[in-house]
Amino acid sequence: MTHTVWSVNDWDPLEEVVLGSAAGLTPPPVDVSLRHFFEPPADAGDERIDAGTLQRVVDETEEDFAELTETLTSAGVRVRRPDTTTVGRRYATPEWESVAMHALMPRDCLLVIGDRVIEAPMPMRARYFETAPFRSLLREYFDAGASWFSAPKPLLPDETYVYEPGASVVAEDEPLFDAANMLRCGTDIFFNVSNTGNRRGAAWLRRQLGSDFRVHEISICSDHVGTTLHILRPGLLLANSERLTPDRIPGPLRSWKTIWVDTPEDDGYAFDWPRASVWVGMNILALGPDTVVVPANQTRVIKQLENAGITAVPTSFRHGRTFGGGLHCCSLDVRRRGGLETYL
Ligand SMILES: NC(=[NH2+])NCCC[C@H](N)C(=O)O
Repeated sequence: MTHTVWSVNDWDPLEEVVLGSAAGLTPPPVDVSLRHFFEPPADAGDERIDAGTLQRVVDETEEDFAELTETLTSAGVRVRRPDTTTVGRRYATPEWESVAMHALMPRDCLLVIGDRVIEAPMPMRARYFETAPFRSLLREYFDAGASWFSAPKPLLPDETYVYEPGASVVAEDEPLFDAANMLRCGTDIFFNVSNTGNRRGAAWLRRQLGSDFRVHEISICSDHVGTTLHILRPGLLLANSERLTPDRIPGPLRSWKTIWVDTPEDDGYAFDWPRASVWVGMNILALGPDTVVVPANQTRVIKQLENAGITAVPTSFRHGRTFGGGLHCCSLDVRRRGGLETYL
């Protein structure tokens, strides 16, 4: 059996997915890069999370992933997992030191566009080696024909983390982005310029992808797009009703029907401060154009989807606010059926 990489949007029928793992989850030092992204309370120092709490979050998240794996497998989707041995290890560059915080979110560190899988130049220092747990999968996909490459490794000096009035951004000195900054729509890719992605990162991606793709710069939220906007299928969007208004939807998508998500249920958080907002509740994974997997307790989101004719498959997902990501962040669709098309 060959395993190839192919995915150009978030809605074509899903065949293979990589799920993250909570094993080894390690709260990293509260350095300038972490402050910039997570915005902890100003007086927050390095956290001392008691071992019992940390273990409970890890165990319950792995239980949730086991349930999700069951759900996906019974829908005919092949589920792959990382090797987490490097998580929690300390490392240093010539400029700074950090620790590998987790292997939870392949969506953030790996960008799949067609048969390419691109290692993202992530701005947070505790994420510098986040693709390591996925290396054996990458090697396998490469051997099966995928095009595997990495953006230039950034240096991430302190000057990277700049603030502009109204929005924190990252400096333009080197290409930077998390893969989850991208909203993929066939030949059109929307790149969220924010505190997890800069214009030079968009330019790098545009040049790498060449003339088959258009990379549009947008700025719709402070970091990744998946708690703000999803394309459910051509013509249908799922949008955050607190962050967006119709005129803030990216221009080319503005005429599409939009499900305006009501404020999701709050799952709370187990660590000292949350690493994500309640909007991880709208961070969904599509099995196809009519079916999405949704956190089980998000009953209003589920109802809103079903009212629009979308089947919502519920699955437990308890700790998104604790570790900072939802179902979409924790999964990476490496293969979907369907070709490269232009929808806009
Ligand atoms: N790909 C991700 N890790 N996304 C999670 C982003 C969470 C977002 N900052 C929020 O609080 O709403």
